[in-house]
Amino acid sequence: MNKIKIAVQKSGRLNDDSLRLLKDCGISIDNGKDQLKASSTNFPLEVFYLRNGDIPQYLRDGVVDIAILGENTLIEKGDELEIVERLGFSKCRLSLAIPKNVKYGNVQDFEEKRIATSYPNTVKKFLAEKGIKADLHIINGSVEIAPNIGLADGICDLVSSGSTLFKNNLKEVEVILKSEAVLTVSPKISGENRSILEKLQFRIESVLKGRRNRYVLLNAPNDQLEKIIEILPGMKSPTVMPLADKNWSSIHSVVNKDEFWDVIDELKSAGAEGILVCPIEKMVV
Ligand SMILES: Nc1ncnc2c1ncn2[C@@H]1O[C@H](COP(=O)(O)OP(=O)(O)OP(=O)(O)O)[C@@H](O)[C@H]1O
Ligand SMILES: O=P(O)(O)OC[C@H]1O[C@H](OP(=O)(O)OP(=O)(O)O)[C@H](O)[C@@H]1O
Ligand SMILES: [Mg+2]
Repeated sequence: MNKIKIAVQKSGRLNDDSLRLLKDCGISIDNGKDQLKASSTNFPLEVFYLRNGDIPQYLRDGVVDIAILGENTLIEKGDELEIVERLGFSKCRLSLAIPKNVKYGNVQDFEEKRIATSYPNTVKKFLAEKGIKADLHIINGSVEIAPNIGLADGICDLVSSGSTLFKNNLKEVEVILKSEAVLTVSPKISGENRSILEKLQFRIESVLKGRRNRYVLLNAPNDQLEKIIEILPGMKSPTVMPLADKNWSSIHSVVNKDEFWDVIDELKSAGAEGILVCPIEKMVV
């Protein structure tokens, strides 16, 4: 049987969440430790464990059909490759930073300066758009140390909590791009594998929608029902069921997790009681 080939980071920050996503999609992978290639036992898919930096070229060559990759790597090394899903994990930004004690006016301050980075193409493009000429030093890791050892005046690297910058006495001065894990596709994917990809995307979207929402159950006095239904629109409209006490009803609905606490406050002021909140495994709409 034909199988779609997916590239996943071999080890590092994307590995766990990528494999968890496949698992949540109901895809079991027969994973011998240290194997670089593994097959799913219940979905037409083969997993290739690769270094992130190599994946764009494998996609271009059609060695793999799809990949889970940080958007930052794609922009740096495979700008032309198509993104089919944004996956919502490994969120970070690519930023310029300088020593804390150096005054900063604006981006023109980087003119003629030395910048250490592992993202030369992205930085070059950014600087060219601003009309700035700088001297790039390409290093593959521990970029934040460069200003402290006199190798550069500033750096351009990934930031999420900001603690690596802080520990190295640096401050973030410009955000070049925001990134998250994405599902990307090879231009050489066959028609047959496109259909497998569509099936996979359907599963991924159901999982991601589930992750973004919570199932809410609550009790409310009947004279407050209308008000509460307005607060809780639900997927179509909320489910309302009578309780043994004829003056009360139980209401079930779905709430976006980012709006959740605001909604709960509104529900409480509208008279809701016994509010239960449950995770949603999958959501098909
Ligand atoms: N601090 C961070 N917070 C959130 N996401 C991050 C962070 N650092 C990196 N990432 C994301 O995870 C991806 C993988 O980073 P990681 O450091 O594991 O691998 P890498 O060194 O870029 O690649 P390789 O697999 O070639 O060694 C990055 O491309 C980025 O999208
Ligand atoms: O803002 P923070 O939360 O501190 O995260 C930023 C750091 O995380 C990444 O490095 P990583 O830990 O992946 O190490 P690496 O250099 O070995 O890739 C990135 O290159 C930064 O150094
Ligand atoms: Mg890293």
